Amino acid sequence: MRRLRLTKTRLGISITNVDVSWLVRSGTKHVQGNWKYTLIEWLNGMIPHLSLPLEASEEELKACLTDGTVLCSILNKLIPGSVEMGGNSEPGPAYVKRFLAVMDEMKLPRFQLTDLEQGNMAPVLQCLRTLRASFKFYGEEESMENYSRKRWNVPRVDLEGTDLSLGSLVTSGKHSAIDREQRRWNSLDSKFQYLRGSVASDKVQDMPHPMEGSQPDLSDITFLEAINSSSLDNASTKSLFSIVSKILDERIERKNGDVPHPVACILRTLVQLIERRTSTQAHILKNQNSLFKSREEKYRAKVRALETLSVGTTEENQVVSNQLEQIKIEKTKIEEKEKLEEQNVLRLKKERNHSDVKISTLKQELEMAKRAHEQHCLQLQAQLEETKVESDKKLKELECLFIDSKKKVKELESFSESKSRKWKKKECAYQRFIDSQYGALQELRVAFESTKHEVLKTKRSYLEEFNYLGQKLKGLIDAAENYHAVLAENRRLYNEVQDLKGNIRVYCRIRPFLTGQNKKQTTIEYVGENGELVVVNPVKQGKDNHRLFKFNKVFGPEVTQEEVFLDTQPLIRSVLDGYNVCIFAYGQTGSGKTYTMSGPSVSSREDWGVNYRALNDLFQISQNRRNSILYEVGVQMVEIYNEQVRDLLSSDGPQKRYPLFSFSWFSFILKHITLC
Ligand SMILES: Nc1ncnc2c1ncn2[C@@H]1O[C@H](COP(=O)(O)OP(=O)(O)OP(=O)(O)O)[C@@H](O)[C@H]1O
Repeated sequence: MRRLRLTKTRLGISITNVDVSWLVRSGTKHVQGNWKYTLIEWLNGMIPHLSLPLEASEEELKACLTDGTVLCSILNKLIPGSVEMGGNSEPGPAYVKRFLAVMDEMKLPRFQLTDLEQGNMAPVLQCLRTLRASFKFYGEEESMENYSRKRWNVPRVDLEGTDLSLGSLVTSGKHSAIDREQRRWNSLDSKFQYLRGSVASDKVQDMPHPMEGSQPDLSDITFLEAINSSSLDNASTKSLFSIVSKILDERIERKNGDVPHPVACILRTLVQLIERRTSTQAHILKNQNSLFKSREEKYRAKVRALETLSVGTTEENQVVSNQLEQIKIEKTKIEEKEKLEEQNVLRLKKERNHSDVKISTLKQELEMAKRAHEQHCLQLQAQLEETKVESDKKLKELECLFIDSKKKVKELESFSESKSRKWKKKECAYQRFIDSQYGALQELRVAFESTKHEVLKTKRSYLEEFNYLGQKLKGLIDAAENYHAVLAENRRLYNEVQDLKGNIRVYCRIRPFLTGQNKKQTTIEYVGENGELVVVNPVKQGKDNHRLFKFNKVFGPEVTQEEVFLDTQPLIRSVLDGYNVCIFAYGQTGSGKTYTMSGPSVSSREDWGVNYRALNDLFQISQNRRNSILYEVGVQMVEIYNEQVRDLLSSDGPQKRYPLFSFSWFSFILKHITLC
């Protein structure tokens, strides 16, 4: 593996083989502490539009380097034309592979493609630091192109007598072939510089340097220390010569011809080293000389070809100038367009501000809507929870109902099975019953037929009887018409009989002795069949001892209530034919008036007096005649006592009284009774 060393000595800067990691470890504190910062700064310097932040992370570096564009651009910056970019090829792993190929070509440490793809940035950054260190020799701030251009104008030491400057070609820069050729030359020159610095380290050390030779870099004091170290390997050949000459001068000044053994050993070592270097350098120079000569021939041939190509550039320059004018015109147009675009940009900025305001308001509205939506969601969630709880309850209830219904279904199934068995039994019984009924029905049909014949026969007989009865009814209707006439005649005759009997009838009822009364003290001496009554008054003498009374009829003490009523019944019935009838009882206190008219007890039908029996008889007759005559019955019961008439049915009771003389018929009765 090729390693580079950049050693800064008092003699100047030279390139030797050294481990780069050593360079990092032994560098200045600034480089050691900020190597990443320095590397990013270098990358930004190499590619201005990169603008990587100094604190960029490895991820950002990976993102920056992963498509290989930056890597190839850096290489092209350091060694123009070393990597092809653009054309049909697109950025990506192909670019990285090209970069790695150039690194391999320059024999610089490289990384693997997978390191960059997997983000293992340590080897990638190490490679870039090596690349940077390799070209740091020419100055960090200068691009390789600029450096190359300067170098072309200065005759190089290692290409003595060969002026490879293409400054005139580079400055013209109007021909694409010339540009390509220049880039190729620059690339070759960069590669040459690289080879010069890396391959021929010993050779370069021996090359004359502007600052070399002024002062020996090793003193007498450090000399012996350097003998035992490897410092001599790094010392220049001229320094070694200086040391040798100094040792010899000292020996001469001391006039001591003897050379100590150690000094002799040193001298021998120094001389052997110098001889080895010289022979090696001579061999390398010889090879390089032949290589450079061959390359010089190639370059000269190319220069000649380019010179022939540059002859025809005058006419082409004219064309190019015309094109340049057109380009200027187009440039002015483009500038005008840029102004318009700037105006458009301002307008768009205003619109953007306006839209920003709108967006902010919309954001606020969106936030409010979001809050409302969240509240609504919370409410819905709460409702959902409630509904869920209710549904769980209902589900449990339904489960209970389902279990109950299952039980009921089982019970119903068993019940239905038992019922079906019963129904089957009943069906069999009914079937038997139906069969028996069918037999009975057949018998009934036969009986029906016979009955039908009998009914028809009876119907015919009924018709005959009906006709017969119709004839009879017609006769009865005729008789009924005669009946009303007969009835009217009967009434007339009946009332005439009553009149003949007398409109005013006076009956006498003898009260039996009450319990405790002496029956021997009776005053009744004789009761005749035609109403005669003889009363004895023992107090009076003579003619007044016996007194005869004449009544329509005299009822004895043994006469029942019904017998008394039967004599009054015809008079009472004549009321229904429109006659006025009055029945009243007259007598002293305790003679039996109430007993006769009302009876001792209403509960016993036999004890009913004239009043109850008369009313009962009238209602029965009116009921019998309800189809032909409608009767209205009114009842009035009065009591005359001490010449005062009292209404016995009035709710006011004894308080309601009627004036006695308003009843003319009553005064007549009283007179008549008085006469009797
Ligand atoms: N025919 C009779 N048979 C049996 N007992 C009778 C008969 N007539 C009346 N009495 C009895 O005689 C008593 C007096 O009769 P009742 O009260 O009817 O007399 P009265 O004329 O209404 O008396 P007053 O004028 O004071 O009301 C009663 O105890 C009654 O039962």
